[in-house]
Amino acid sequence: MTKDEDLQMDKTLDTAAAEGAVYFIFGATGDLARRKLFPALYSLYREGKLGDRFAIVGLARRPRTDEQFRDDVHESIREFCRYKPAEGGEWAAFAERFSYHPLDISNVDGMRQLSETTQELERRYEIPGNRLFYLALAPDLFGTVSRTLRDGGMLNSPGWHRLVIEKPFGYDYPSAERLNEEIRQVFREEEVFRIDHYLGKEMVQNIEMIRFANAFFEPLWNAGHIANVQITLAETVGVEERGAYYNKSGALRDMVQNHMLQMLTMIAMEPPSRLDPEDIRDEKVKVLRSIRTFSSPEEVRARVIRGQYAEGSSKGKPLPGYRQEESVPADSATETFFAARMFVDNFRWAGVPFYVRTGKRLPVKSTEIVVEFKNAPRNVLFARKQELQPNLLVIRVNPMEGIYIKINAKRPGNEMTIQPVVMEYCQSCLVGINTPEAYERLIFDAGRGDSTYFTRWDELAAAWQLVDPIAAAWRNNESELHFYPAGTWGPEQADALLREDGFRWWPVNGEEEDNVVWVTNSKPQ
Ligand SMILES: NC(=O)C1=CN([C@@H]2O[C@H](COP(=O)(O)OP(=O)(O)OC[C@H]3O[C@@H](n4cnc5c(N)ncnc54)[C@H](OP(=O)(O)O)[C@@H]3O)[C@@H](O)[C@H]2O)C=CC1
Ligand SMILES: O=C1O[C@H](COP(=O)(O)O)[C@@H](O)[C@H](O)[C@H]1O
Repeated sequence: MTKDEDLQMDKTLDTAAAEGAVYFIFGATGDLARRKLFPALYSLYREGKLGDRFAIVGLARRPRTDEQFRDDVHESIREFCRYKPAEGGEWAAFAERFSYHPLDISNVDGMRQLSETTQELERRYEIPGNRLFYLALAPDLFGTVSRTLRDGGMLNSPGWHRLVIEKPFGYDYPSAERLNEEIRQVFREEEVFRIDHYLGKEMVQNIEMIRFANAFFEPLWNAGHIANVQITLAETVGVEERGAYYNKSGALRDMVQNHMLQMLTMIAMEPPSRLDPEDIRDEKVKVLRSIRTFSSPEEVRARVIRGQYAEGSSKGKPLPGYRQEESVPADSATETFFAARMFVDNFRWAGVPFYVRTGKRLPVKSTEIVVEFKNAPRNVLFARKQELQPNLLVIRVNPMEGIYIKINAKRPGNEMTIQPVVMEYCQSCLVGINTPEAYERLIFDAGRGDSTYFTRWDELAAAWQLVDPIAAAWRNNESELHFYPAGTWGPEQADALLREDGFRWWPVNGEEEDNVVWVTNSKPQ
């Protein structure tokens, strides 16, 4: 970045804070607001990223006074925020910016009243009419709320208007398209910020830096040198009380259609010619459209494994199976595990398998991306019958953040024997785990109008078109549901998927083999 661009970037940050906006949280009494949004807003405030000219209005149907609402916000921050609530006057200064407006989102008159109170807030805090509407609501309300915002005069202020929407965006391509049509009757595409919180994660954003700022990766970033890519998003939690939502969604819609495919596109996209949001998203959508489709039930059977956790245990503690969870029907066929072999059929990636897997009730909580390089020619070492391990680049996304590379060195001594060595940059060990949460980055970006890490409609459409045939094959029972004991790495068939190609899943969470020497700024956990 040139000095001018650097200054420009600082200016953009300053402008976002100085410009000011009213943030409307629809669904302010809900789980997402409590666990993620209020804490994110408080962290932004503590870091000066909201500036002085802001107000936050919570909206939902149930009655609350401003005072009760501020108490709820305080409680949420105390429990979930990386900053603890300040004491006394400092807290009061933040809390007074919060107000609560009871409202059923279909009520246009209620929206007109909101419009009046908003103008008062804008006068009081000198906010120039910028309004950000965060919909922490069930998606079937998105269309209605867009219309009542318009009809209730909420979009008549002089500044910008932005709509931030949560996933899931639709259930399949046709429903997503309908939803998009409804929203687009009111908002322009550039005003719509569709959240995929994985795009707000530090290490997912870091993929661009790792790829495009390192001379020794970019020349090798292609089918000539990369043997395969593995993306694992493992969770230890089960479905718990979210069965009503999850049982309709399953891992395919909950994780693959969005987070997994977004990570894949960041790994596979071409370098954009400029770091403009649209240039980056153009490259991502090209990847999504290049992913080989699952064009028949046979293809789904051959390349996709679905699983569901059965009874099992973790650390000696017994765990129920998915069908035994209270919020789930006893005969559910919903998948809690997904693994697939995908291909990006373009010039760069011809023939390189991308293995993706995600599941609930796996042994560890860990999201990692492993890039496995092709082996060097074996010549001398082969003659000595030594096993040459492939070089790996591992991007640790969550919960530990960092990267490591695995290389082959010579074991100290007289013999020419190989010593695999891992060299790790453990970012979490360096900066602590107190880094900005995905929601902080994303709310901040939406506030300054930077849509780079939000999903554009054409990306979303391409992602649905890719996963819909998988869902259809499953619906028609054209592929088997494999059961795996809770607390294990999913069905054996997911391992076989790689074995068929001569590969294996690399261990995640720093659980490398014993003979590997780790060089790190801290021991992996
Ligand atoms: N919770 C999470 O971790 C995540 C959630 N999401 C998504 O975020 C959205 C919200 O999820 P979550 O917070 O868990 O859901 P909740 O069910 O906890 O909250 C829903 C909110 O919507 C309000 N609401 C419902 N109907 C109306 C209405 N007609 N008018 C006004 N307000 C209404 C409810 O308040 P009241 O009943 O008082 O009206 C409540 O505040 C969903 O789209 C979900 O898929 C996405 C990722 C993670
Ligand atoms: O979107 C979702 O993500 C979470 C996992 O997110 P993470 O940041 O904790 O890795 C997942 O548990 C949930 O089912 C899904 O809706």
